[in-house]
Amino acid sequence: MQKIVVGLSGGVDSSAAAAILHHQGYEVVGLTLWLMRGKGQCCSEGMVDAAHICEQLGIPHYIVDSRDLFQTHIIDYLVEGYGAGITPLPCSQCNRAVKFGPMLGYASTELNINHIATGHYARVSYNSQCDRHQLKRAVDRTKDQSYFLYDLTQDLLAGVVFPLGEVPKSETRRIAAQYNLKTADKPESQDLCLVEANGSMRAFLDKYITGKKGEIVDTEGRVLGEHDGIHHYTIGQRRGLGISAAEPLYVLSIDPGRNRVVVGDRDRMTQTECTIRRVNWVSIAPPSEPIRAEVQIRYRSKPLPVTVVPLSSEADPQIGSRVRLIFDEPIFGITPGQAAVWYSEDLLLGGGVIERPTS
Ligand SMILES: Nc1ncnc2c1ncn2[C@@H]1O[C@H](COP(=O)(O)OP(=O)(O)OP(=O)(O)O)[C@@H](O)[C@H]1O
Repeated sequence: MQKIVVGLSGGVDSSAAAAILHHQGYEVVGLTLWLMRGKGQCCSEGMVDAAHICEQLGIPHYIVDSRDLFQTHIIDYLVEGYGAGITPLPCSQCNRAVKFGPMLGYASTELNINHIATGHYARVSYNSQCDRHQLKRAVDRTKDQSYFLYDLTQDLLAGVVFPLGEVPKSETRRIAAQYNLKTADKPESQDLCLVEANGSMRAFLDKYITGKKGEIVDTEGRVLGEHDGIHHYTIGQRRGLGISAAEPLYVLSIDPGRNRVVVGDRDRMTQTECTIRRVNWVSIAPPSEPIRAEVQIRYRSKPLPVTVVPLSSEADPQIGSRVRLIFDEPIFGITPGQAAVWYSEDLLLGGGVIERPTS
């Protein structure tokens, strides 16, 4: 019987994934990562629910203390990024550095098991023609989470199974109910885990960053108002600027050196190109020539036509491989630190981190 470790968060998706594999005849082992320090209410609730599911299925359950990894790769990363005036996306980083890598490592070294599964909505398969493990969008497009998985390497994808890739969400709930799982009616998480745990991103960041008051200026440098810490602002933000103006104003850039937030009208928020660092090519080998694709600059944004132009790589792993994205139409709200992920139809070709414009 094939053995597999299932990452259990205590939510309905991973519970259903474990139940599906268990009933398909896999020898399933549940694994829950303990991620957050502090009161940890959501983690402890999740751990108890995960333990409950394993008891129901009659499978072993391990809890691994991953709080140090989460602190280094997610909390420190976010605090550093917001402090430097960018808006990092923690989820793709968490998947690679905190979840998939360490879970596969634990499964193979501690349990002698070479495959893990999660409740992500995405599809993975090996294509022998190009000798690559390819990622595809989930069949249920409304739930597709492939965007958050763009940073998984070929080595990681080789050991991963997504049992919900072909399953519509409504069916997941039905399966969970059919197997009488405790989590069948558990509400969906609505936001980033850190936001859920702290009430808001602002409340989370305020625990780590002491805000320093500074100026809000227009593009000519005229002072329009005052801010209480640059980490409270995101490029493209419109609300909460506390400035009255004839036209709606947006955050155009954040200047950590001068502790300033620069605002302007919507027209200045559109760009025809941007550069991407730390590129990970997933379903195709890194191309040497420009390719056509469709790009998403946010999780829920519409895929838009783009030309992806390979640039030279840097030895610094924080920069790594780079590309330039040239959009067919100007795009609104490109946010440095967030992920850009490009696809060809359902196939996730690659992705990376949006750089701050140099000019
Ligand atoms: N703390 C954790 N320990 C182990 N695996 C986890 C943990 N958190 C998330 N995962 C895995 O990653 C998948 C996606 O996590 P995400 O936080 O996006 O939750 P989700 O899509 O709401 O899924 P779920 O309903 O299972 O919580 C989960 O289905 C689970 O397999």
